[in-house]
Amino acid sequence: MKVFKFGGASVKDASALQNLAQVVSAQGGEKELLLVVSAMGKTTNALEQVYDLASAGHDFSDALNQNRQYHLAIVHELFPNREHPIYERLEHQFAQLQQVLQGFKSQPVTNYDKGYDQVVSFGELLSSVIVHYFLQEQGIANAWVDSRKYIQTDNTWREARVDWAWTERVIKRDLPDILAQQLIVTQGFLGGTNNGLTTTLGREGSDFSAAIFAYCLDAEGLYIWKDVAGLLNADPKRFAHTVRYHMLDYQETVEMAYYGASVIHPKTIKPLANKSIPLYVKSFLDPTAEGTKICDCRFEKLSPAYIVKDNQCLISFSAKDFTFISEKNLGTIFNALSELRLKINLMQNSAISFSICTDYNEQRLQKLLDTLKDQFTIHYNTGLQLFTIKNYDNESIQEITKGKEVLLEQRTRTTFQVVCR
Ligand SMILES: Nc1ncnc2c1ncn2[C@@H]1O[C@H](COP(=O)(O)OP(=O)(O)O)[C@@H](O)[C@H]1O
Ligand SMILES: N[C@@H](CC(=O)OP(=O)(O)O)C(=O)O
Repeated sequence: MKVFKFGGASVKDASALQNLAQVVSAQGGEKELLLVVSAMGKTTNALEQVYDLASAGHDFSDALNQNRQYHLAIVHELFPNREHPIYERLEHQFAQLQQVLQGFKSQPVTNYDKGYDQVVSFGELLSSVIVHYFLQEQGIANAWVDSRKYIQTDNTWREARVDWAWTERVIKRDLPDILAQQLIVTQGFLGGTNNGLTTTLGREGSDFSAAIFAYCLDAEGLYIWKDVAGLLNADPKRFAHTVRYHMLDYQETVEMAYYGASVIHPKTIKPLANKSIPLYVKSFLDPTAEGTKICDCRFEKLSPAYIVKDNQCLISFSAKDFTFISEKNLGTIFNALSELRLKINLMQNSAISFSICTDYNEQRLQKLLDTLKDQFTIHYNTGLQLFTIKNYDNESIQEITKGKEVLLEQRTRTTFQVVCR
């Protein structure tokens, strides 16, 4: 069996969905295929805004209505028959979402991240229902499966951790029988706790969901359909000249994803590599084109890969009494970072100071400062960029650093990283 993952761009409007149906019937057939879909277009961002309003006690009705209109407009184009059950199902989901949001009025949000998961998850629920009915309309029989019942997680809201043993057992128990009859449509990004609450796996986590299903079903391949020709050596939205990798090994890919190549979620690779399941990154705009195959393979020389992370923050800590940065100090800093779920993108140690580069998050940074200000003198800069060049050469370094102020630089034999303003 195969797993296909369609992200936000591949379900962003009615013609994208028509294209999806064509890709499915041309490539996959009607059985032994599981589709993982993300929220439509930028719905997750939009729902984040709705949630921010509702959780702060502000009026969210316009923002919610805009989102409803966006989905309805797509449905109107795809289902001219206004009696179609999709209309009732959609209204039902928006009524449920409204109820969750309304609930924050009587019971104000005490756990922001928990509330976030209960709201933002509606993006994938809506899109998967629309895809399910639309494929049916196109004569492609399929079952809608609630991934929250299959991907069981702990309650680390917004970044839930998967209970692999439970998840694999239940997926193996239920899904192969369905797949033998018809294809499955399910949601990316979502999980569920053992007491029935919705969790999410981290932003852009649908690739990871697809890898979880592929792993648990021992899939012959995971196909991720994107708006690019495959995995390229840089984001084509930022770099004018890019090259496509025909084939890459898991390690190279996981490193690119880890450094911030947003085309693949970093957690996607491990489950696939553990079972040697190939990952194909393919263009939904040109489905018969080759794309990139990621598998057990090895290459001596790859062209430099450029990865850019915006909105970075460089923080430096030094002990107040001028003592050296010791393992004990580092332990204190790491504990605080871990508590606040601030991830280190780059770090550097010197005699009396320790510097880290993280994604900027105003609230979390403020909490970090509050936690550590008594023990350390802390300085920070925001609005920075982190550039990573894998398989660098002198030319590629010059290209990246030209005309920029370099705040911190680091290199290994294969990877060059620089924080710039
Ligand atoms: N190395 C890369 N190769 C290809 N695309 C990349 C790369 N780095 C970043 N991207 C960006 O990733 C985008 C596709 O990923 P994403 O927007 O997350 O898709 P979706 O949400 O539809 O799954 C591309 O449009 C491209 O701008
Ligand atoms: N919709 C979620 C999950 C996701 O993975 O989306 P996409 O496949 O469009 O990156 C998000 O935007 O974070």
